[in-house]
Amino acid sequence: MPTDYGTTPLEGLPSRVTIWEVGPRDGLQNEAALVPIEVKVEFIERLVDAGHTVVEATSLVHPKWVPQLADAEQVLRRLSRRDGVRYPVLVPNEHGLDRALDLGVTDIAVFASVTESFSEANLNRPVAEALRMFAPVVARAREAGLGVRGYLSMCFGDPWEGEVPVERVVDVASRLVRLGCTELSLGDTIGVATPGRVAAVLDALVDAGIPIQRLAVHFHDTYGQALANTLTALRRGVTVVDASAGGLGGCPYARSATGNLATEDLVWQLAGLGIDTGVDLDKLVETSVWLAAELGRPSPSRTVRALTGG
Ligand SMILES: CC(C)C(=O)C(=O)O
Repeated sequence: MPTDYGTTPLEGLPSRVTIWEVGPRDGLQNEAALVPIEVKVEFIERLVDAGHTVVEATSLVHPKWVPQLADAEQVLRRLSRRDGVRYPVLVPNEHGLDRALDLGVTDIAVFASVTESFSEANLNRPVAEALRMFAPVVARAREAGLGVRGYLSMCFGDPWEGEVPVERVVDVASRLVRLGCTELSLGDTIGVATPGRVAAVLDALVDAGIPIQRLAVHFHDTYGQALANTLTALRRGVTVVDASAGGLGGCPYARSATGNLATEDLVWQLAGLGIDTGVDLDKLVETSVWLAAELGRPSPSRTVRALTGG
């Protein structure tokens, strides 16, 4: 069966998209069985071999909260980091930043919530307090020359609060920009977004003075909307898209949540549109098939299944 169906561009889309690969962090953090360090390191290195230039490697949160990533330091020490590739790491507080700096990390991400309920559930503190905690982290990281991404969870809906007002997203996003974040990633943590809402949130952020070039999108595919939402964001000028190899991931707070947008599904769509990502789909699929074997279950990515007959 052929795998090349040609490319047909659509007007109004960027010519290049950066994929912010979150599989090793967001994808693996939900795995119940501990994944060995060498598998994590090989996963990251295979992703880079496939052409990724941004691979979110791990998270320096306390192991009590994310036991799967308790080996963050060993993973970072064992990685052979390559020139031209960024390996961002989630950092919750100043202690995490100290560890990141010791480990030679060049890009970090802080993670705020737009809603009070998720802020309490994920960070054990209200939104304002979380932002106060991040202020010195962002300031010191910037002084040290690091790139600082600010994640905003629950931008499009919250499992306790339901609909999330666009103004809340604008408020938290503006505060993260004022703290000094160089980029924001808008998280649809439970995968409930639909394209109209995506457009409305992006338009409101741009109207509030946040340049579209500083916005990335982070969709989960719970209701099968992740690619439609991504296309909407691209039409609005977004050029950084988060995705997880093999569609790994999930959210403990979403009923029957599936994983993040699968990187292979994203690459398939972008390749068909003639948009350059630098990622080799065959190598990526091989990586996801290899990882699925390590995890003992098939990849949920439609593209992986279609290309491997799985
Ligand atoms: C907690 C953040 C980083 C996230 O992964 C999400 O909102 O999906």
